[in-house]
Amino acid sequence: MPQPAPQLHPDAPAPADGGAERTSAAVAEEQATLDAAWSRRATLLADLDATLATARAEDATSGARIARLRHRRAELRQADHGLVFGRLDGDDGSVRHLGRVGLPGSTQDDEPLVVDWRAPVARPFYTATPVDPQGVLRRRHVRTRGAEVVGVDDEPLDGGLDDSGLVGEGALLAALDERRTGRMGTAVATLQREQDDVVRADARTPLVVQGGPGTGKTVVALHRVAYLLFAQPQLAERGVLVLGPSTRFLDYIAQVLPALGETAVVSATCDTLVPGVRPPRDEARDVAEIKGRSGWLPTLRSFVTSLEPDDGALALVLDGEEYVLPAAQVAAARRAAAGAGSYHRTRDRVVDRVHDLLVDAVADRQAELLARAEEGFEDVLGQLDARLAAADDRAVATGATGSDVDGVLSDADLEALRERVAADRQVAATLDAWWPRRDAAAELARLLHDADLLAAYAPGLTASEVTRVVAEPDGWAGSDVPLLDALADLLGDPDDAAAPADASDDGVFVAARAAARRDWAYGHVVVDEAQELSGMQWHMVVRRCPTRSVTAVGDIDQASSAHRQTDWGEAVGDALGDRWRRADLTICYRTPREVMELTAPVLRRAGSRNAPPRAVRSAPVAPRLLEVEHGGLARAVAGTVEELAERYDGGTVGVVAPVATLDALRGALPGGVPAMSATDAKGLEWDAAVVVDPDGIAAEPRGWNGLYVALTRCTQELVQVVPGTL
Ligand SMILES: Nc1ncnc2c1ncn2[C@@H]1O[C@H](COP(=O)(O)OP(=O)(O)OP(=O)(O)O)[C@@H](O)[C@H]1O
Repeated sequence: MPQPAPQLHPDAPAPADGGAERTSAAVAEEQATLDAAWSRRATLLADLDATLATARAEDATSGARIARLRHRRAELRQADHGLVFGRLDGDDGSVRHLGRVGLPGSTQDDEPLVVDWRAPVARPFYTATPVDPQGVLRRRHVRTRGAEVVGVDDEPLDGGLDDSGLVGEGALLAALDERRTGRMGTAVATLQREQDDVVRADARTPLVVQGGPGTGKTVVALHRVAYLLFAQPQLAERGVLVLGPSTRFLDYIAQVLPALGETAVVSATCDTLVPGVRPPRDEARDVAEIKGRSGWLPTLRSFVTSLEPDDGALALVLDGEEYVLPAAQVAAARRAAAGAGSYHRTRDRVVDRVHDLLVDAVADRQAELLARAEEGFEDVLGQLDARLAAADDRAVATGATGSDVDGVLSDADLEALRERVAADRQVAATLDAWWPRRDAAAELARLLHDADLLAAYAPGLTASEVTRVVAEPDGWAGSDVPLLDALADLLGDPDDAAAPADASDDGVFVAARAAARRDWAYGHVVVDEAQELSGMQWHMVVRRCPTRSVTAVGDIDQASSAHRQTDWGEAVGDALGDRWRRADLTICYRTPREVMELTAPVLRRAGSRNAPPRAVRSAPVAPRLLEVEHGGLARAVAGTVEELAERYDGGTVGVVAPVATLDALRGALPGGVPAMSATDAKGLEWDAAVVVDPDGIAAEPRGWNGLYVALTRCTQELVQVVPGTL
């Protein structure tokens, strides 16, 4: 038996046992707390404004302090919805109020007026159950509208059975029944236990969260970002990257993190992750699959190695004299630079060493001339004098003339000579020709359009795969971006003077600075719809977070991209090895039970061994199948959409259809109602969804997975429109 979760709402009919009085007393009590919280927030904001008006960033410490104050101000400003949303009454007599941000008491000795939802003491709000009450006698959800308390839901936790598996069931179901706005909202007040476990999981090990449609993966991923930034404030210095499947999806979730007060976050898709590159063209699915394979990493590595010069002696000219550095010396210089990392960093180290070798060669030659002079070749001494006089004032200026020159270079002479060698244009030109700087885009284009190069460096590709790759037109497609990223990483920055990605400045602008750099190392990376990533995209993710602090959420059964991975081990193994943990979300909060029941056979046809998640809600209207005449599809869909838009006035309706029908449908639909492919619908939801031509969707590549996505987008009502059956 689930514990009763009384809906103590002021508008509800009064229970006969005086419950109404208790309700209004509880509402009044919470209103007093909410009033105090609003007033405290106003005071804190005024104090922060005053402090920030006079604060100056004189050094890194004061800059970091200002960044913290600004962050706190942003967090407080955003907190007007849900300033207080919960209360825990402990068995020790304690009472704690929870809110979106923490509000301290008026003096240091006071208990906090409101505890931040991310603080450890707030955790029982999400995890305590009647079976495991964790010292909590009662959990109360406080429903607010702005500064007004509109209701409370109480859950006694003092013993008893619990079989619903839900925390704060009344508040949760009320939240889930709300009309959808087209933008995702926060769920701080109603996070469920299995979700909270993920939100607060240790971030040192990569975490892969598998969950069916509507299990709150996106909710969890975003709340995890907010939690980690709270629990590890230093993360804000490096920022957090949130990767989503499409810009439409990023738009859908855009409000959540700012509403949670978080600003140090960059959101992107895999296609937009390399600054300055926006893939302008679509590509064939089979080519995308080929180019997504992890096997490109060794290919690119050996290709980059092939760009280095051949072994051999190196001839350089300085001041008109040729010096030949022996092959053994050059090889030793290259061996010494072997651990430098990228192509350009190795090049720069070798070039430095070659400069040293040239200085040695010049010095040796002078010593040799001297030796010969001492044997009586005065004319040679004259030549030596002439060379010294010709050198500029940074050169070997010993001040010696004629017979008093001793020919041995002092340390200062050597240093000056070294500077001159490093600045010498002819030497630089020879070294540039010997070991050129390379542009990643040009090199990748060259490799991908040359069958011989591919045959040499990509042994994993068959001849016909090579032909497919080479036949692609110019310009980047989505699957080229991770190749470009990998190649740019192997080559390194061609400008050795480029500043390393630095996080020391004012944290407020960290997001802008991070987004502008390909080589930025984030503090944490969250990947949503992670099942879509190819092997090469996974490598691109890991490159963004060398500490491997990664949270990936996805549903392997919703995968529609070209890659062939069907389980998480296969998907992440190449990039993460076996150093990752898996968590599962098992309850569907979005899609009604009656709709989820339709998905089991679809999931089987998709080849999945998983069961659909358990739905917690039932549909207000049973799912419908509408059979329409061939040729009348667009009209029928438009009519259905109009009917649904009226029924869900103030909410949202969306259409999912086979790609081939989209243009015709878009022309027929009322403005503002989106029509999209199953791939584009991923992650989105509407109150009512119209799924057009389900068989047509199933016939698309990975179409059963696509149909699974399409069927699970609605929160209330599903209509399937089936053409050509009449
Ligand atoms: N604890 C919660 N409290 C309130 N609403 C929730 C909760 N968990 C999930 N939801 C709601 O359920 C819906 C589905 O959540 P979400 O989009 O995060 O699921 P998902 O697993 O990412 O789905 P999909 O696989 O389809 O992308 C959203 O409307 C979300 O706000």
